[in-house]
Amino acid sequence: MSGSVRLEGLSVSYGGTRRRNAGASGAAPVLDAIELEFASGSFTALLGPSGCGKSTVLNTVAGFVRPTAGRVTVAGTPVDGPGPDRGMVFQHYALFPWRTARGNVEFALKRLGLSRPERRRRALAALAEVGLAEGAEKHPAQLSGGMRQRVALARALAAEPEVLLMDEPFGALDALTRTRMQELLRELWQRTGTTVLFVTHDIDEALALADRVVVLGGSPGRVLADHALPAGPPDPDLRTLIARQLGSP
Ligand SMILES: Nc1ncnc2c1ncn2[C@@H]1O[C@H](COP(=O)(O)OP(=O)(O)OP(=O)(O)O)[C@@H](O)[C@H]1O
Repeated sequence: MSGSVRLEGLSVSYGGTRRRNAGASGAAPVLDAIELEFASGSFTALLGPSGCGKSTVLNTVAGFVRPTAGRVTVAGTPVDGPGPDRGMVFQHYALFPWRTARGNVEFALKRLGLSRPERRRRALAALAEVGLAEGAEKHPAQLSGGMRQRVALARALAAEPEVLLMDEPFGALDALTRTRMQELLRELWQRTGTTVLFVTHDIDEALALADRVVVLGGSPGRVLADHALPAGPPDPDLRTLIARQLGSP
């Protein structure tokens, strides 16, 4: 149960969902009564056409967006804002350019109330875990795209979250770096047992990484299909089926 995530009748309409104007009405729903459960330690890819609400699902679990109706629970507790039990990695790293790699990771640990030496120790350990021990004192501008994304991953993992939310994290990387990052992520996931929700546009990436693929679609977004992936190499028939589901309205 520790990192289980449940979406219970989750509906989101922007305009009616933002904290400051909650209660506003009239906005078109983006998500409509989504029911999903992600087991603790599972790795789920969310696939779907652009605009169907994949990022909105992640942002709601992260606590950045509030549901219009329904709720999200993590380990049985309703989400009521961002928290250290959930780490997020975006496509565009979102690193502070004036901080070093270590400084970026340490900054993310501040809200945990850890001492300075402990933040430093954890930041260096997380950077070592993603293979970036050598780059710890470099600034983002001195790092390649793949290295920056390693920093972002270290930053998300350093707080030892129960849930890792990843929004097209490797979309901006070249093919070789992307494959390396996928391997690293699988390795970290197997080692840590974190629950992963991974948004991607790429069916092959979803099939290579996840143990489950949820296809979202429509407007408002809803669940079109939910596939448990068998262990072993990706199944070409399943790939064809998912491609068809992605093309459907
Ligand atoms: N902060 C926001 N305010 C208003 N509308 C938003 C906001 N964020 C997203 N939307 C709208 O909600 C819908 C779903 O967006 P979302 O980013 O969740 O989809 P997505 O499936 O992740 O898309 P993509 O694959 O293109 O990233 C879109 O119509 C988008 O314009």
